[in-house]
This record gives sequence, structure tokens and C-alpha cells, in this order.
Amino acid sequence: MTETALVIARTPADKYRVRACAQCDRKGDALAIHWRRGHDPSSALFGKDLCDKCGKAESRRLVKERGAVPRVVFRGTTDGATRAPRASGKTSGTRRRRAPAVGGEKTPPAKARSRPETKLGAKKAVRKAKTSHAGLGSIAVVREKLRQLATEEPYYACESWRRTPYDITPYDVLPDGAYVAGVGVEDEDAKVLFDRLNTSVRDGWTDYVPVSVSDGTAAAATGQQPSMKAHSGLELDLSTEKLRTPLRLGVDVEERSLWGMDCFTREAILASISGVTWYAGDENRPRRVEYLQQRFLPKLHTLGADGWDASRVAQCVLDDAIKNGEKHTAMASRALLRVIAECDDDYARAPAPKKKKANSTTTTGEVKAEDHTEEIVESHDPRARRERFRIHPKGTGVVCINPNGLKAGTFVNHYIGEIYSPWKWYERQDAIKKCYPGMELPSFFNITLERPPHDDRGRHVSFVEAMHKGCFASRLSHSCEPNCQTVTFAKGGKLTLGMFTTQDIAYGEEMTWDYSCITESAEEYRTGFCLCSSPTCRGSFLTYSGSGAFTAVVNKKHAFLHRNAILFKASTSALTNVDRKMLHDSGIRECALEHCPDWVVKWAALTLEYIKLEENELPNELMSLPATRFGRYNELGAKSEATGVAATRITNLIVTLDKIRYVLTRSGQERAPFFRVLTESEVIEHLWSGDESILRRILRSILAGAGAKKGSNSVGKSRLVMAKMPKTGDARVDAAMKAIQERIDIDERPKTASDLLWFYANTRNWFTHAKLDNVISPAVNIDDVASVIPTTQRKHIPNAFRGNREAMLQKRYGALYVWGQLVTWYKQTIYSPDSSLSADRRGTLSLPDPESCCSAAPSAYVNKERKELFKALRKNKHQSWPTATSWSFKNPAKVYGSPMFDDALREMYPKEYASTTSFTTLLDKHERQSM
Ligand SMILES: C[S@@+](CC[C@H](N)C(=O)[O-])C[C@H]1O[C@@H](n2cnc3c(N)ncnc32)[C@H](O)[C@@H]1O
Repeated sequence: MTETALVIARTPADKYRVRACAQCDRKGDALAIHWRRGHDPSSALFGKDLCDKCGKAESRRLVKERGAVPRVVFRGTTDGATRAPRASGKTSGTRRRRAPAVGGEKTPPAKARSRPETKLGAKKAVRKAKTSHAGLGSIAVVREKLRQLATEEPYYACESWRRTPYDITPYDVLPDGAYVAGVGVEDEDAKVLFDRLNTSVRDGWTDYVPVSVSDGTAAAATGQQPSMKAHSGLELDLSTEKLRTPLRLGVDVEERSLWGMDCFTREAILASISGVTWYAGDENRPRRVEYLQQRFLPKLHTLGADGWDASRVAQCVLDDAIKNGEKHTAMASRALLRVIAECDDDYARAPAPKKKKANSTTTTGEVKAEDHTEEIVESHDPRARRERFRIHPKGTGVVCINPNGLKAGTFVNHYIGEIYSPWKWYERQDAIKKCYPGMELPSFFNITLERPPHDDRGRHVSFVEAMHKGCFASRLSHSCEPNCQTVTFAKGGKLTLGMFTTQDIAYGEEMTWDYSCITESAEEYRTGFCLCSSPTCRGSFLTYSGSGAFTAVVNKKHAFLHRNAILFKASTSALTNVDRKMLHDSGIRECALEHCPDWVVKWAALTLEYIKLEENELPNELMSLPATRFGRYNELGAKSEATGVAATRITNLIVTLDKIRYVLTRSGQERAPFFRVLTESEVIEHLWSGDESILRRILRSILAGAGAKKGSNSVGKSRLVMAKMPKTGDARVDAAMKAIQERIDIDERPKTASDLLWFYANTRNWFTHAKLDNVISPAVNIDDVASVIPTTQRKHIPNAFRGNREAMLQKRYGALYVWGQLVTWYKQTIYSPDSSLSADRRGTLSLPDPESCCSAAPSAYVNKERKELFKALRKNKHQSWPTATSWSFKNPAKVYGSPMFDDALREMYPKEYASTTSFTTLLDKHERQSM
């Protein structure tokens, strides 16, 4: 194959020789210009010196002409140290030996030091180091690593790169431990909120558990579990004296504009320094991590607006290392600088594309300028979306500036802010989303304050918003390997949240905690890519509630019909002492249940039963999941994950109770059970004897349809059926319907009418729902939000409040809100949980309209569709029926029930529904008989 690559002239003597480019006549030595040499024998430029630009152009031309891939190039950089590539014989290894004595770095482990001598011999080892860890080798390794990472989660999750720091979100400082009522919280509600801060638990109680993880790191033990609080048995000192003295801003800690790297960049940096022998190989990964965390990151946190530039950080680390005689750190920094130069600087130096026209939707000059900068960066080179050393702004964070560092277990500060009850909090969030659609994920500062389960009045949840009012504790960043933690504790009969260090923290180190924040939106999860830079970073600082841990058991044991079965049972059976005790034992007591009607309390008890079942079954489900990059779940990790999921579920249960209570306690609101079972005579009327009964409607539509086709056999058949209809309504519904079904094969299409009747005839539980009033709550006040919208997002503001402002700020709870919320209780961010009900009920709870079996679309229910429908129902009875068929589901009578729902009831409550035949047995029989 013809050699098409261009390689650099690379002997040390060459370095200082002034050359001229054979193409453009540019002059300079190797320190000023990155020189290349024509390497294609058939080219006129073969063997000639070319400047960087012309060399690349030549390379591109050759690649275009012949489709060959250019060989990786290596070039010198300008700091004059360790530049020699392997062919020169002057390796960075030799220079290292001449470097000044090392200060503050650890000796390599004996095993690592002895290996070259014992295995290869000293000379061989040096040669190996030269070839595999210097220059060309390391860059190839990095490139290969980046290629691999680009196809793996979570590395490619980050798609755009912002190089400018975020605006500071200013806040009012609240006095220690003082919460204030949220914006627009009315006095009555505020009273309830502050009362919920009172507790019967003894002073000094805390929800902090000093977990000891003996068999490895927290991450290894927990898989991707964020909520496990693992900190090697550290005890916290909650003496009042300590809690009175938080750390001081400007003395112990400082708020700073901080930067962080995505997982891709972190791995690229680790790979870059693995080119240095001291840091090479799996056994030296801890050294690479130490370089990143103890040298690179602290330096990054001092760079202010320049933090985006990885090579600047590396250069600063190098300068410090040279000053302090830390030779390994210096070598790592040089290696990193070299790789960054190779991978990124070409890109940075290439001419910027022509200015785009200013964005007409922007409102201020400042925004235009900022947007433009970002556009250039992104549109310049699409490959930049992946293979670059990207350091992103994280906004304000908190750094330890106490020269002695901070000890593990130190009280940092109270986590305080404005408090909201759950229903009010979600009304506010809904209004924000409605008024600022399409707004980028804003920084969030909220945290939940949870009452302890053993408090006399039990659990409850309040939302603490620290965006506008609070203290520096709310400015700490998230980390997947944090050094601080929030803790709820009791002090003076009141509950409060505090931040504590869980590890010793050195001067210059960033203080972080694990947000353990769960999002219901996959998009939000992806947007929240994590910049914590820790070696076990999970990729996003959010946890997705659609992940395996949250869905593994739900999909099997708590699907749509199961959740409706719970609501059905709660509406139709009495609240017992066993239910009350179970709730009480789990801490769901007065605070969560007051003002709830019995059927809602029963619903809570039945839902709690499911939560316990899930907690039991989830560990096995998790251990059977395929391995992720964190490995497989072990038993400890799976159990801990299940505990975390159960805790989230209980919080959601309490939040749901709070929302439902709000709607049901509005004046004039119906409080009877939400589902009402039809009496037998109502069922007969609905199916059989009523003017609008299912049977009458079906016959009417058959006659209407068949009338068009004179002489059709259907007409005679349906008249016959009509004539034989009993005049009284006291026949057993299912027997009569069955008899009709056997004779009514009157439709010319395969089995449409008889199948439909089969579903009706085989449904045992028919019910309808309560008619609740719509509730429209007062407009919430979100004036405080506009001030914190990032400048880049301001362009959305003109679109906000397009409609009636007052209406957009009000929350409308529709008549079916209670139904929707109770069957999606584990989600909280859906504006109208009832809006998906009609789709979810399609064919599952609501059977097709009788008219649809005689619709004008004759091909809609041919044998193929029929088979597919039955197959799908066998596989998943909770799945709504496909929309492509002619079935319609208007259900004007609002009567619900289906054989699939009966089956869900039987699965959930086998004792009460023991006589119900399983749905698949029924369907098998029906298919056999109707062949
Ligand atoms: C509680 S605030 C922290 C203070 C905030 N950085 C500021 O500028 O005021 C949480 C926000 O900080 C940013 N943040 C914190 N930790 C982060 C991390 N590890 N990765 C990415 N962004 C982070 C995110 O924007 C997040 O919404």
C-alpha cells in the first residue's frame, strides 16, 4: 500500500533548525512551528518540510484521493521539556532520572518497582517504557481509549460544551437553622408547615447511619446506588455546642465559580498520563486518580474564568510541581500537555467559521454575544462534540480554604431555605414549566425534609427551596464520591437539616455531597450530566426513575390493572385494624393521614403492602440484571438499592396523599369511595335490558349496517336474535350473553361481534367512578424565578405567558385527577395525571363500544388482527389495545370492567377472587371454540 501519511521531523538537533515550508515558505524552528514532512513517494512534496497547516492540507488531499488514513503524527510543543519522541533515543525516562528530588510523592509499591528487573531486565524495561509510554504510544492509547468511550454510556451523554462560567445565583442569607414560609404560602398553610417541623423524637436524634462497608468501596458494594450513605462508621458529634458554630465563609470555606469534567474528559486525562511509566498500568490507576484529584482539580478550582482550558490547568500544575520538586506530577503534566496539544490544539488554532447572522429572537446584546461564542465552538467542528478535553462550568461551589483542612464529622452549616408542602411545591413546579416551556434544566437547590417514622405523628415531607434564601450549604456541588452529607436531626424539639463532612478535607479541595436526586424525565437525566470528576462517577447527577431498579418489579407486579385493582379494593372493602397497624408501624400516621377519608387510608395501606413486596423481591431482580461498567449487583448492594427504592416509594406515597387530601378537602367535594361497584340490576340494565344496553346497541348497529346490503344473511340472523331477546331483565347476565354469543355470529367479518360479546360476557366486576368537582387553586407566585433564568435561556422569556397569565399560574385539578394520581402515585411531575387515563383504559378497563364491531372499516378485524390482539393480550394484559383497528372506546355509560381486570384482581387478591378463572384459560377456551 502506498504510504500516504505525513510525519514530523523529530530529532533533537532538528528541533532548533530553522526551516522553510516547501509549500508556503513559512519559516521557523520546531519550537515555533509544528513541522511535518511529506511522506508519500509519489508526491512532489515527498521528504520536504511542511508547516502544520500545509502538512495537514497535503494529508487531507491524499486521503481524499486514495481513501487512506493518515498515520498519527507527533509534534513538539513549546515548553522545551520531554519533547523527544522514541526514535531520538532521548526519552522522557532519562530526563526523569536527572530531575530534582521528589517531594511529597509516594514511593511506588514494591511490586511495581521490581517488575522490570525480574521480568525483562533493566535494559529491556527501559526500551519498553520508551516505546509504550512515551509520545506516540500514549497518544495512540488515548485515541483508542476515546474511540472506545465514544460508544459507551455515560461518556457520550454530554453533547455540547460551554466555556463560560454561569452567572452567580445570589441569595439572601437566613439566620442559622431558620426556615421561612415559601413564596405565596398562605398563613393557614404556613402554620401547618411549621407545625410539621415540631417533633416528639429526642434531641440529638439523626437519620444518619454510620454504615461500614468492609468489602470494598461504596460503589463496588452498591452498584449504581446513589442513596447509600457509606462512610466507614464515622460518628457525628451532634452536641448543641458544635451545631451552634457553623463553618465561616471566607475563613474556613469559600464560594467560588467552579468547573468540572465529564466522564469522557476524565478518562481522557487518566489515559493521557498513563503514558508515563510511574502512572502506567492497571496497578497504578490509584496514582492517576490521585494526580487528577489532588493536583489537577484543586488547581482547576483556582483558575476562575480560565478553568475551561485543560492545558492551562496542566501547565499550572506543572509549574507548581517544578517549583515543589514533584517530578512525577511534573511528568504527568507534561504528558497531559502533549496529548492535549495533539488532540485539541489543532482544532483550537484552525480558523473560526464566518460569523453567523445574529439570532433575531435574542433580547439583549449580552445574550447575542454569548450565544454567538457558543455557536462558533459547536459549529466549528462537529467532531469536537466528542473527542476533546472539555472542562465545563458547574456554577458556584464551595471550597475548603482552612489551611489545616477540615476533619471528618465537622458540622458545615444548616441547610435552610423556604419551605413548601408537597401539593404547593408541585403546583409551583407545574406553573414554572408551563410559563417557561423549553427552558434548560435550571440549577436546583431544593431538598426534602422528612419527618422521622417513629415520631408520634409519623412521617411527612416538606420541600426546602434554598435558591433565593438560605446559606452556603446549599451551594455545594454534587459528587458521586462526596466528602459531605446532609443529615436530618432533632434539636430543641424541632427538625432541621444540616451538612456535615464525612471525610477529612484538604485545603483547596471542593466540598460536595451526593444529591441522590431522582428525576422522572429521561431527558432531564441526560441533561444533568455529572461533572464531579470522581473515578466512579455515575455519569449524571440525577438518578432516573425509569431505570431497572425502579421498574423491574413495577412492570411485573404493579402494572396499570394492578394499580387499578388496588384502588378498586380500597373503594370496595373496609379499612381494618390490620391496615391501620401496618401503616402505623411504617410511620404513616396522623401527619400523613389526617383529613383523608377511610378509602384513601385503605388505599395507602394496600399501596404500602406493594412497597414491601417490592423491597423483598427487588434484590433478586437486581442481581439477575446484566453487568454494567460498575459490575453486577452483589447482595449487599442489591439490598441497599431496594431499601433506597422503598424509601423513595414511601416519600411518593406521602406526597400523593398530600395532593389527594388537598383536592378532597375542597368545600363541597364528594368524599365517597372513588370506585362504585354496579349492583346486579344495574349490570343487567347496562348489558342487557336498558335502552342503551350493550346488546341493544350492537343489534341496532348490525341492523343499520346490514340494511344497506339487502338480502344479506345478517339481517335475518339479527332479526332472529332480536326477536328472541328476553323481555325481563332477571336472567343471569353471563349465561344469557353466552347464549347470544353462540348464536350471534351474524357479522360477515370473522368473529367481530361474537368476540366483543365474549369480552362483555366474561367480565365479572363492573364499576363506575365518583363524579368529583373540578378544583382550581389560586394562582401561584413565581415572580422570583425570572431573575435566575440563565442568560442563554432568556430568549424563551418572550414566549412565556403567551396565554392568560392568571390561568397559567393556576392549577386545574380535573374531575378524574384523583383517579390519575392514585394510579400513578409513584410519579409526581405529570401536570395532569388523568390525561393519559383514556389511552391507558383502552381495552384494559374499558371494552370497545358495541358500534365499533360493525364499523365501516371491514378489513379492520380480519383473522390476522384478531390473532395479533389475542397474542398481545396473552403477553401483557395491561397494554392498551392498538389504535389501528376499528375499535372505538367512547364508553358513554362510564362503566368499566374487563376479563383482564378480573384477572388482575385475582392475581392481587387470590383469596377474595379465588373463583375467578384465569384470563389465559378463558381466552384459550374461547379460541378453541371459535376456530
Ligand atoms: C444546589 S445547586 C449548587 C450551586 C450551583 N452550582 C450555583 O451555581 O449556585 C445545584 C446545581 O449545581 C450544578 N451542579 C452541581 N453539582 C454538579 C455536578 N456534579 N455536575 C454538574 N452540575 C453540577 C447543577 O447545575 C445543579 O443543578
